[in-house]
Order: sequence, then structure tokens, then C-alpha cells
Amino acid sequence: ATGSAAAEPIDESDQAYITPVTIGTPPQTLELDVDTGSSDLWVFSSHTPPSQIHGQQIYSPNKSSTAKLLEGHTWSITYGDGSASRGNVYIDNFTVGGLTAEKQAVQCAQQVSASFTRETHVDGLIGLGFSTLNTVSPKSQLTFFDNVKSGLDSPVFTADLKHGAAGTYDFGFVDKAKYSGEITYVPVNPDPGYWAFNSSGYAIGSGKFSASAITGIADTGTSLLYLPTAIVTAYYRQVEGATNSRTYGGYVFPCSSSLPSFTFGVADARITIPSAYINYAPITPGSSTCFGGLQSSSGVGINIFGDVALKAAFVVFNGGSPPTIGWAQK
Ligand SMILES: Cc1nn(C)c(C)c1CC(=O)Nc1ccccn1
Repeated sequence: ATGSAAAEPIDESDQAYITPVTIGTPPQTLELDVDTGSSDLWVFSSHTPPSQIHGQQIYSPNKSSTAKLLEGHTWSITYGDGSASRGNVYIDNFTVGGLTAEKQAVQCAQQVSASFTRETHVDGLIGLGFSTLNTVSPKSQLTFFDNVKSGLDSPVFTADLKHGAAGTYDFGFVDKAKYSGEITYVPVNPDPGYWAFNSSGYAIGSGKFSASAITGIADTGTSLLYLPTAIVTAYYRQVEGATNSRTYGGYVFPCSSSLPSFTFGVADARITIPSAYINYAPITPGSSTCFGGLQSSSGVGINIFGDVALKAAFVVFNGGSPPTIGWAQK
């Protein structure tokens, strides 16, 4: 089997991408944020306090004839940026891009933090990290990918995210039409539960490539690219008027500044992020001060190749044994 689903940016800065899914019988449609940086599939639901719902679509298990409460199980997750959610668990049919997991654990939110409430277009997350990270207790649950993997033509899913346009998540196949040149595969360390890999170095604009092993995670659920401070300060030294703002929590610069591109290595391959992707967004709508799409990972604790990096490439998440990750230009 194979599947293919759209990944729509929720706003003009591609802060997140949403993918339509259906849950239960009759099917209830929600739009979820595919997140390779976590492994919980959770949704706004009929169990979410109305005061915490601000335009999101909800899943009502009591309206699904195939929903079954997973008795005595709860979940609670806190993301690196401090956002959080928690709740109970139902088992139901879950379909993405024409692919159905019959008995998918659908985690219903009974509490979401303010930043999730503010994100009106995001009805929940589909965690596609390794199932070891799943927070359901007392028995942890499998991700959608792990539930459908054995039935896929190939045990893979791919991300083709775009800047300001709809991209796709494909399951079970690698679409040659979506990339140029070759895909370079590198090992993944599944132990932390993330798609962790080593980048081979970086270059700023047309500068020389600096070889250095940078361990990071490929995280579709994080907007920006977070790298070591030394790399980030070297980058913004080339940006007129850039400063590291404590007020805004990162590097900002005049929106009119011209920015260099940023290239990262994957083994001997090179992925170049166009400068436009690094001019991420005005700090507040209409401001002439812009926030950078490349920020330091020192406050994060881990290097994160988020959407700013991912949308410059075609990425293969290979769930075979051993797992690997493939990067191609497009
Ligand atoms: C932005 C950020 N800061 N720090 C410290 C980390 C670890 C992140 C990444 C992050 O939290 N991603 C996220 C947030 C919500 C849902 C899914 N993924």
C-alpha cells in the first residue's frame, strides 16, 4: 500500500503545516500537524474544555461507532518550547492520504496550553518520531507510521515541504518526480526517539564549506533551523543590522536586509537554503524588523533541522532496519 497527503502551510511564514486526516465512523475530518519530532497522535476533542478551543475542529469519539476508550490510559506531553497537552485515549480508525490504521490510538486532549489554543488552524499533531517516545501510560502506543508500516510497499515516508505552497507527505514510496539528482542516505540513531542524524558541515552564502559533524534531528513539527551558536553568529555577522535580541528571543534584523543563503552538508551532498527562507517573518505583523529562520540551539539543547531546512529538500524517513534518513535537492 501507499498513501499521499497534502502539507499546507498555516500562514505566510510557514510556521507549521497541516495535513487532512479522517477519524472514526462516519469519518470526522481534522487537519493535523505532522511532527517527526514527537510520537504522540493527539487531537482537540469533545473532551477539550471549550474555553481552550479557538476555532479548531474536534474529534468526538462518542459520535464514532468504531471508537473504543482505552480504559485507564492517559497521556501528557511537554514540547521543547514549553507548549503542552494531556488527556485520555481512544482506539479508532485513522486515515491519512488514503492509508488507514484500523486500531490507531487517538489521544484526546483534556487540556492544551495557550499556544495550542492560539493556533486556530492546527487541530492536533501526528507524531511520526519513534514509538519509544510515546507518552501514553501505562501502555505506550504505536505511531501511525508504525501501525501501517508492515503494509507499505516500502517502510518509508517522505516529506516534500514548500515555502508558501502546499507540499506532500508520501507513505510507502519515494516519488522520483519530487527531487533532482540523487538522494543521499545517512544513518539515523533511533535511541533518542527522534530522527537524529549527522550533518557534515555548513557554508554561509558563497563562502567555503566548513566540515564539522553536526548532530541534529529532522523535525517537521518545528518551524525554524536551530544550530550551534558559533555557526549562527558567523551567519548573522554577514547581515546588516542583525542583533541577537533578548526581547524577541533570537536574531532579528531589518526586513530590508539582504541575507546570505545557508548550505548544510549531508555526507558529501549539499542542501542550500535560499536566503528568503531565513527571512522568516516580521516580529509582529507589519513590523520592519524581521525574525531569523536560523537561530541558536544553545537554549534548545539539541540541533533541530526544522521546516526552514526541510522545505529546501526532499527528505526520506526510512523506517527499515537499520533506519536511515535521505536528503535530496529539489
Ligand atoms: C522551538 C523549540 N524550542 N525548544 C527549546 C525546542 C526543543 C523547540 C522545538 C519544539 O518545541 N518543537 C515543537 C513544539 C511544539 C510541537 C511540536 N514541536
